[in-house]
Amino acid sequence: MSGDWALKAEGLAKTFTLHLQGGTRLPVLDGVDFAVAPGECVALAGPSGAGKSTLMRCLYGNYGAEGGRILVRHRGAPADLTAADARLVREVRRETLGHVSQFLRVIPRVPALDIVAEPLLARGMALDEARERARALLLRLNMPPALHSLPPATFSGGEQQRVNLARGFAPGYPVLLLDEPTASLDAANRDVAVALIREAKAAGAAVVGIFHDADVRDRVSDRLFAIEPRPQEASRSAA
Ligand SMILES: Nc1ncnc2c1ncn2[C@@H]1O[C@H](COP(=O)(O)OP(=O)(O)OP(=O)(O)O)[C@@H](O)[C@H]1O
Repeated sequence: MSGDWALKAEGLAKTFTLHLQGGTRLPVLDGVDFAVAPGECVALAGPSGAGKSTLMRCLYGNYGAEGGRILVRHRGAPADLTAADARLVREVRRETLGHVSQFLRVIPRVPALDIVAEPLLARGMALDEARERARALLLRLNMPPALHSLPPATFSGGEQQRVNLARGFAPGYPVLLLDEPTASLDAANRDVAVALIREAKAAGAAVVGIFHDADVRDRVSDRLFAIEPRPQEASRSAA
């Protein structure tokens, strides 16, 4: 890959300490070097338990790292997420780094439309315009208008995932992390999700994803990044 990157990890190490297991240490990532370029989609690969979700959470700044650093190109300059204070992390997430998690974090009493519009308002968009963009994305994801004004707490898994997708794709983030974005979707909505990912790439977004659906993975990703299970993991699962 060229030197042009939007997000990268250098020598990233992450170990979990299991306090309820007498402080057992579980090394998951060790010396991970990873980069994704603008307009590129990299799919994280590796067996169950290898550390795909852990890497994703480190890349979003949810997990701290024992070693290495994570750089994201933010406002034209590298920002080190591993060293950033909470204010900078919030700013990076508002402007640069989007995340579509597998499950929607439901906020009580907030309608689906406003959940989707919220990141747009946070970026300074006017209320009417934000709601209009949110509505258009929800309709594109085949969400019936009657559901737009309801809080998603009672929505089906696939409906909640579509609200999550609309929220993640609405702002047009330069970097997008997608954790199983199509796991609960039917074929028609999977196609919409694939189209949204391709459009984001065409607009220059760097995309990192975990896609267990091989068909979706093949349709959106430019290359795989394989995470090898750590030796402890191999011996643990073989036991
Ligand atoms: N918060 C945590 N505390 C302790 N151990 C954890 C934690 N999160 C993950 N692990 C462990 O780290 C290892 C990697 O987990 P991770 O969820 O990253 O794997 P994965 O590759 O995403 O797996 P899958 O494909 O099954 O989702 C596993 O052995 C898991 O048990």
